[in-house]
Amino acid sequence: MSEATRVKNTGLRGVTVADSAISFIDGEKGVLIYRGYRIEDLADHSSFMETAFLLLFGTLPTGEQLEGFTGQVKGMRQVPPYVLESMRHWPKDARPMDVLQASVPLLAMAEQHSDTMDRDVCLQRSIGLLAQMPTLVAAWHRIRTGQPVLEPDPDLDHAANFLWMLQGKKPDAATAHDLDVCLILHADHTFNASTFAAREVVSTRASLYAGVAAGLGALSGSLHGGANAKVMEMLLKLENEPDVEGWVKKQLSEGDRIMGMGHAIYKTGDPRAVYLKKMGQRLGEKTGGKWASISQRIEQTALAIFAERGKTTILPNVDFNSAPVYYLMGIPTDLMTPVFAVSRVAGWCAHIIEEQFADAQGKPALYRPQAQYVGEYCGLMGCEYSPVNKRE
Ligand SMILES: CC(=O)SCCNC(=O)CCNC(=O)[C@H](O)C(C)(C)COP(=O)(O)OP(=O)(O)OC[C@H]1O[C@@H](n2cnc3c(N)ncnc32)[C@H](O)[C@@H]1OP(=O)(O)O
Ligand SMILES: O=C([O-])CC(=O)C(=O)O
Repeated sequence: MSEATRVKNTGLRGVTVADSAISFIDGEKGVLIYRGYRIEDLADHSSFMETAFLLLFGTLPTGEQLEGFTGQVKGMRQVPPYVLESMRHWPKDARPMDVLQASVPLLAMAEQHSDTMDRDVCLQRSIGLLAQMPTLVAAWHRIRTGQPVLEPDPDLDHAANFLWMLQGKKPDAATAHDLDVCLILHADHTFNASTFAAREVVSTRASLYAGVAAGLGALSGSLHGGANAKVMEMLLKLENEPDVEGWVKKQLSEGDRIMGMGHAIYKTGDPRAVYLKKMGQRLGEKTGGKWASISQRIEQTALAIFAERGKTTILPNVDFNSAPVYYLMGIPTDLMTPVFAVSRVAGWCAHIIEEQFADAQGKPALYRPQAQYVGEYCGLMGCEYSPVNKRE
């Protein structure tokens, strides 16, 4: 490999690995676009169902298409009974992201030829995953807390039905709408770590389910989607802490990171964080604005320290502001990353299909980067092997 193409320990930052027509980010201007449409316009005027259609099919739906798509999703919300039966035997303290990641291959088992390379079948299965992801998250929460698993309600839209299956009471229209907006904001984000993981896996012609399970694994990490739960843990830890500023200073002076701050691409602000900050402030007004106030103190202290260090690009990201929003909706902390997945599955499936079937720009190749070998080396004949009983 020539020096010109060698990128070492940089997490592939700045390396373009494929063409994609799904989303676009301007990290300097803080702009996020899905299939040509700005995220703010979609959040203000669209719905998660419409946005998912846009991501999967490439255009905004007509009224008839949207009705058909929404009906299809509603009709596919049930998961096979053996999935729920299996969950009942799992340790009740299992991490919900592990449960979710383990459940996706169980859904694959219900499908004949789960690794099909038929585009229409993959689209159909994407709609199924979109429909079933909320059911899996809600069912696990009900099972782990000893409550009956609830049937999906066909009269409820996607976000409202999720809250119903999770909490056992129908949400008010405003809460359901706010969650729907959150789902729009999280639905896609170019080649983030989980999407790249999903695409990398299906580049081997592995199944859509294998790609989504890989996406879930990558999303669970605290430097990626798992950060929202870490943010909420931080806020809860600081709930009764008079010296929030001191805590932030100590954290940073010890070399730790402030969860929910910084971004690999956005260098002047994450547009989703801006949108969610306002939502959190509005939702928190009824309860005295406690989380907004603690978040503000963390942010201001951290920004001042980052400025002293010359790191002015470390700003709040989507997870910093989604965490208190979800908390105020009654979503348990360890379900915040699964809720992210309920949305991001739309983007993962769109990317998986693009990876497997893109033909306009040419189908991407199997991903296969190189490593610089820095281990033991005794020449091409290899080191001399000594049997175990002769080793010191
Ligand atoms: C949905 C999402 O995935 S959004 C991201 C969610 N993740 C988080 O919120 C976790 C906290 N944030 C981070 O760890 C990082 O900002 C990342 C991984 C998200 C992005 O990082 P990048 O911009 O690619 O930069 P990188 O991780 O290389 O950090 C660059 C420098 O900034 C520092 N830095 C970055 N973020 C933070 C932070 N949140 N707190 C303290 N320092 C930070 C790093 O320590 C590093 O310092 P160094 O140069 O002295 O070693
Ligand atoms: O793009 C990234 O690196 C992480 C992110 O914000 C996302 O996946 O939403």
